[in-house]
Amino acid sequence: TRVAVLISGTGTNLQALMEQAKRPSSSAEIVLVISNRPGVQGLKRASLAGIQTRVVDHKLYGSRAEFDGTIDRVLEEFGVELVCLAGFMRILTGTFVKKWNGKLLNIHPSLLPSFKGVNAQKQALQAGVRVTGCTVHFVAEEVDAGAIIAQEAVPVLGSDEEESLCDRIREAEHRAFPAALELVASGAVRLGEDGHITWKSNS
Ligand SMILES: Nc1nc2ccc(CNc3ccc(C(=O)NCCCC(=O)O)cc3)cc2c(=O)[nH]1
Repeated sequence: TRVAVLISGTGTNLQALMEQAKRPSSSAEIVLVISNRPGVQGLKRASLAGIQTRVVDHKLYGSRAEFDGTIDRVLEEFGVELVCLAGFMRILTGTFVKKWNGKLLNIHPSLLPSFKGVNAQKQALQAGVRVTGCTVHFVAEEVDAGAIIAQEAVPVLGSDEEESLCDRIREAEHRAFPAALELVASGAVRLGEDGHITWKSNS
């Protein structure tokens, strides 16, 4: 399955996805990395891995629709079948999400539906939870509300500050995202017509 990864920055999740996709057993082939910001480290990581990169700078577009339309055109140009959002920080329009429904995966640093939105790790610390984690979900128009594909729990330690918790959650992300991508790329899991996750039954 031809996969594109959308990034906005360092792309640590991109690194984990690229390493997983390189394995012979992988159903996913990462064919493209798109960043909405120029010069970010994730672009260097992709180039080092021999993966094509494009920059679609949102500041150069008059509207979200035009920005998303350009992203869509590049994805089509590369024959992309699945898209992973790895630290991609632009909200996508409903038109784009509808067209790519069931083909868009995102990773969020909490156990959704808890702690939606930005700084989810800080929200968990402030709420005093003893267990948090990360969630890989299909992207729906409503932010952080799509059908859940995979989750991994992460303990919150008494000594945790935002940075130590972020680091521990990031370790879990680097396991959960590649695992979820393999499930979808292999066809084991897909988004059903009813908007819920459907697991392929071999029985
Ligand atoms: N429609 C849809 N699109 C998304 C785009 C990115 C992400 C990644 N997680 C994100 C979740 C939240 C944000 C956010 O609120 N950023 C500040 C506003 C930036 C802007 O003005 O664009 C960004 C990415 C998730 C979604 C999603 O669940 N649904």
